[in-house]
Amino acid sequence: MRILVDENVPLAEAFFGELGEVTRQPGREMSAASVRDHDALVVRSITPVNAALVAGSRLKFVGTCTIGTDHVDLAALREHGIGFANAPGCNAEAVVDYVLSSLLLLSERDGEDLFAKTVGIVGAGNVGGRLAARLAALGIDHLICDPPRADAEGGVGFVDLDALIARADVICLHTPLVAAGAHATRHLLDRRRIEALAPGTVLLNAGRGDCLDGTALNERLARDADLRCVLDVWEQEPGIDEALYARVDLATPHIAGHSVDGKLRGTEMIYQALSRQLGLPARQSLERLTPAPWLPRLVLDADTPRDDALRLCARACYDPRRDAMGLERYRRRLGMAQGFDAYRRDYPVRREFQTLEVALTAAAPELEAVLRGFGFGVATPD
Ligand SMILES: NC(=O)C1=CN([C@@H]2O[C@H](COP(=O)(O)OP(=O)(O)OC[C@H]3O[C@@H](n4cnc5c(N)ncnc54)[C@H](O)[C@@H]3O)[C@@H](O)[C@H]2O)C=CC1
Ligand SMILES: O=C(O)C(=O)[C@H](O)COP(=O)(O)O
Repeated sequence: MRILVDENVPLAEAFFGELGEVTRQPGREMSAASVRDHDALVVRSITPVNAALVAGSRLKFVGTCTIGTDHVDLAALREHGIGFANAPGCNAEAVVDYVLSSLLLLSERDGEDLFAKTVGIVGAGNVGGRLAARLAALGIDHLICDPPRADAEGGVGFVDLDALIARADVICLHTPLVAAGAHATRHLLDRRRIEALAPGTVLLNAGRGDCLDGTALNERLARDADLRCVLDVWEQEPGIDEALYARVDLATPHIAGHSVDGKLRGTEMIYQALSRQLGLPARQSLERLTPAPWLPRLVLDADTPRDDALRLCARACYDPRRDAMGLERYRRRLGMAQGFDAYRRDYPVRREFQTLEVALTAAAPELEAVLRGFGFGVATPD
């Protein structure tokens, strides 16, 4: 069988090579012509998979190595009898690392105590749910807005979006892009809600760019630079609004989930789904193929103050300023649209917090709990 795979899917040859002949192509260049003679297609979020792409092909399977599915027309796949799989949760840990690392940076820059903030989570699925769990472990107050879950689970423990906006110091958007229906999310943060944000609010979007009205946000920031904004996702990627880009505090090119670990989990999950569809055993596994982290262990004095300990470990493992600087470097060289994609293609090695084991020099239960809550492994002396 012939399998067409996006150029940014790591280890595709090792996994899918088991099942057939693998051909690579940049996701934005995939077309009806390039797809036609393949039996399976493996994409990332940048390839619109619709009737125009798949009609007339011999495709029997489409997999996306992503959590999000808004780029896939599921009805068109069903109509053409094409199996489908995404990779729920594959890179959720990486997104939470991104969020916590970014919030730590802003709190240091602005001389604030992250532990005294109330964090509002909008969309508490794989990503938002894990973020809530880490905040709970850290003892940081948080509010959850997730109307579909509130409907299904009876509403206790959930707040509505306007109440969350009124009460939270930090708002983290982790919603999927849903175009229509009772819980549509396109411009969920619309002009009215953006205007309602209290001065000083930290607004972070690592869900989908279209969940937030970028024009309204840009206008508010142009008028009063009184919000702190961390944007990983944007309207009209990769040709994003450069005025908004210049006004936000941390601007990254849709890489919140781009850990090696998250991408590899995505590859493995789609390989398993295709194997299942073919009725074949999944012989390859990440256990054998995951590379060792460059920084597996770090020794930390047990008397290190809490915030210094977190900053040292977070920076050693993953500092989102590297990605903001990377995007800016590529933008200057290639322009925004090309630079945005090129940085993602050339994305540096990044490992998740959970791959780092912090060895404390002596027993320090409070510090240990905080490090674990943040997501690191911890080893204490016997
Ligand atoms: N920036 C990045 O690199 C990444 C972005 N994503 C994006 O983040 C999204 C969320 O990822 P997961 O948590 O894994 O998805 P998920 O499907 O596990 O969770 C989404 C949650 O949002 C909730 N939701 C739906 N409509 C809502 C609304 N109107 N208001 C509030 N909550 C609503 C759902 O009930 C669900 O609990 C993905 O769909 C994807 O678009 C995911 C991974 C990486
Ligand atoms: O999983 C998702 O959903 C995401 O947004 C991905 O992490 C983004 O990765 P790409 O597919 O855009 O490389």
